Amino acid sequence: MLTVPFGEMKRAQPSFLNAIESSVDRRRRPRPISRIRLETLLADDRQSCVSLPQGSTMPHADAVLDEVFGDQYEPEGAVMEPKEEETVKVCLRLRPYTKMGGRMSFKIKENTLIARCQGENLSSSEKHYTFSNVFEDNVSQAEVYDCCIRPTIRPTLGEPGATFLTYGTSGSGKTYTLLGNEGQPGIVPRSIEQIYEELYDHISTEPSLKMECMKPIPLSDESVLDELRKLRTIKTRLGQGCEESQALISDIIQSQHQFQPLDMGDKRVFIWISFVEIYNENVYDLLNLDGDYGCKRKPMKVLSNDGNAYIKGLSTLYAGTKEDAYNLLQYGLQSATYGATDVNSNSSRSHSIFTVTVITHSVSTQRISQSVYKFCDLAGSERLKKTGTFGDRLKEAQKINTSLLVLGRCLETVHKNQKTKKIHDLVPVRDSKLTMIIQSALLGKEPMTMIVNVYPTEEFYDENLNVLNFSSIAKQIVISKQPKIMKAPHSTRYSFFLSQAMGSPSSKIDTNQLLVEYENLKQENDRLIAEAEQKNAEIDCLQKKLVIQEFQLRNELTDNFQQHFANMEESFQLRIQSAQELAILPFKHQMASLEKKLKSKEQTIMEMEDEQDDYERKLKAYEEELNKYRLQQSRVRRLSV
Ligand SMILES: Nc1ncnc2c1ncn2[C@@H]1O[C@H](COP(=O)(O)OP(=O)(O)OP(=O)(O)O)[C@@H](O)[C@H]1O
Repeated sequence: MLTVPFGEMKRAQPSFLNAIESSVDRRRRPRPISRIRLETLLADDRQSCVSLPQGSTMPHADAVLDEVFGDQYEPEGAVMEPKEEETVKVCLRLRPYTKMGGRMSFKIKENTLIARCQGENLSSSEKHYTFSNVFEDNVSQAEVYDCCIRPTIRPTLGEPGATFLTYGTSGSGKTYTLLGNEGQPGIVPRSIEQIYEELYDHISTEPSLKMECMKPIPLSDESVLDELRKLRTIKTRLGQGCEESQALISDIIQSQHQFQPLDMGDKRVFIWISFVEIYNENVYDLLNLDGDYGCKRKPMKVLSNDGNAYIKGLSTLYAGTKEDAYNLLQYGLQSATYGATDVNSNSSRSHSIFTVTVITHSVSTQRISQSVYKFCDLAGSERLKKTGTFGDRLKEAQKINTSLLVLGRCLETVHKNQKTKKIHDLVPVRDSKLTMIIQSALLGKEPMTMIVNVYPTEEFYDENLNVLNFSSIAKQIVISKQPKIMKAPHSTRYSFFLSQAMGSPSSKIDTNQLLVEYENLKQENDRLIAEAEQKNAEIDCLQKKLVIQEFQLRNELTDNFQQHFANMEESFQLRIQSAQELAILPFKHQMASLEKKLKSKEQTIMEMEDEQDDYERKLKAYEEELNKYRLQQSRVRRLSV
C-alpha cells in the first residue's frame, strides 16, 4: 500500500512511483511558462539549449531554427509568431464497477479525484489528483471523444498530429476506450469517421504521394497500382461480412456526432495507415501481407531521424476511403497477439499503435505537410502476483512493466528538464521500443492526450495509485507545437503536381500560371541535368586519372619492393659468407697443423727409406759374400772328396 505521511509530503521529490500531486502544494501546480523554450523541440541526442523571449523578432535565431527544422522551417516574414503552449492532456476515465466486494474509496470533486489512503488518519491520508477531465463510469464513448479527442484532430496544413494513449491496469477499459465494440465504438473508429468526413472532398483516390523517412515521395504509376493491389488483397483476406458491421459502426458514430466537411481550398489529401504491435520488446508489423498467419514474424528495427522515429520496412498502406481504413484496422487487429490472464480473459499482452498519416499537399504553394495521429493501446500495468502470470505470461508481464517504467522515466525527465528550464538529463526514449516510437510526443513536440483508465476496486488499490501518480507527472509536460511544413520535393515527376493542380477545385484560376511555373521548372530541370552531365564527365575524367595514378603507384610500389628484396638478399648472402668463414677458420688451422705433421712424417718416411736402401745394399753385399763363401765351401768339399 502506498501511503505518504503528511509531514513528509513537502519534502518528497516527484518520482514515477511517488509523485507529488500538484494540487497538494500550490507552488508545484503547473503554471504558464513565460518564456518559449526550444529544448523540448530538440532531439534527446542534442545537448544544447536555446530559449527565446516571447513574441520577439529573431533574425539571429534563424540559424538555430534552420538547424532544428531544416527544410521544414520557413522564416517567412521574419517575425515569429509566439508559439502556443499547452500541457499534456490527461483525462481520467472510470470503468463501471461490476464486482461484489470492496470498492476503492475515493470521491470526485470537479476535475479532481480524492483518494483516501487505506488505514490512515483521514485528514492526512487524502491524495488529490487533478486531471484535464474526469469521466465517471456513466459517461458515454461519444462524450469522451468530443471532450478530449475531437478538438485535437485538425489535419489541416501545419498541424503536427497527436499521440493518444490509454493507460491503466489490466481490465480497466483501455481497449474499450480506444476501440470500443460494435454498439459503442471507441476513439479510433470515431477518429476515422472525423478525418474522412471532414476531409471528404479533398482525399485523393490515387495513392500518388507518400512519406518515406520523413520525406515526401511522389509514387510512380506502377507503385500506385501496387498499393491498390495490396488493399484488394486485404479486402479479400477479410472476406465478406465486415462491410455490414463497418456500416453499422459508421451509422452509430454519424448519429452521435456532426462532422462537417472542411473547406481546404486547393489542398489534396493522402491518407496512409500503419499498425504495429510491440510484443516482448519486439516490434511487429500488423499489416504485413507477405507472411501467412501462424508463420514466424520478423521483428522490425526502430530508427530515429532528427528526433522523429520511424520503423524500417514498415508496411504503410493507403486508405483512400474510410472503408479502407476500417479494413486495415480490422486486419491489424486480427494479427495482434492476445493472451489470457486471471484478471482479464481477453487481455491484450502487447502495446499496439495504430497510426494514421494525413499528408496535405497545397497545389498553389506546393507545400506539403503531414499530420500523424498515433493511437496507442498500452498493455496493462499490473502486478505479477495478482494477474496469475507464469511462463510466457510472466515474461510478457515483465517486458510490459519495463516499457511502462521507461515511459514513466521519460515523462519524469522531460518534466524535470522543463521545470528547471535546462537540459539536465537526456530523456531515455531509447530504452524501450514504445518510448522510441512515440518520442516526438514524449519530448513535447506534438500534443499528447493520455486517457487514464481506472477500475476502482480495493483489489487494485496500489496499482491504481501508481497509475494516478504516473498521470500527475504526464499532465505537467509542456507541448511546444511546431508545424511540419515541407516544400514539394525536387522530383522529376512534375506531372504529379501538375495533375494534382488540374484536379483541384481551384485549377481553372491557376492553370496558366502553373503551366508557366511548370515550364520554368522544366528549364531549371534541363539546366540541372546538363550541369549534372558535365559534373559526371568531370567525375569520369577524374576517375580515369585516378586509375592511371593507381596503376603508376602500384608499379612504383612493386619496384620498391623488388629493390628492397634484392638488397635484403645481398645482405643475407654477405652475412652467410662471413658466418661460413668464421665457422671454417678453426678447421683451416687444424688442417695446416695436420699438413705440417704429415710433412714431417713424410720426411721421416723418406729418411727411413734411405736407411732401408742402405740396409738392402748391405744385405746384397752380404748375400754376394755369402754366395762367394758357399761357392768356396762347395769347392772345398769337392776337393776334400
Ligand atoms: N467504460 C466502460 N463501460 C462499459 N464497459 C467497460 C468500460 N470500460 C471497460 N469496460 C469493459 O471491461 C472489460 C475490460 O475492458 P478492456 O478489455 O478494455 O480492458 P483493458 O484495460 O484493455 O485490459 P488489458 O490491458 O488486459 O487489455 C471489457 O469487457 C469492457 O467491455
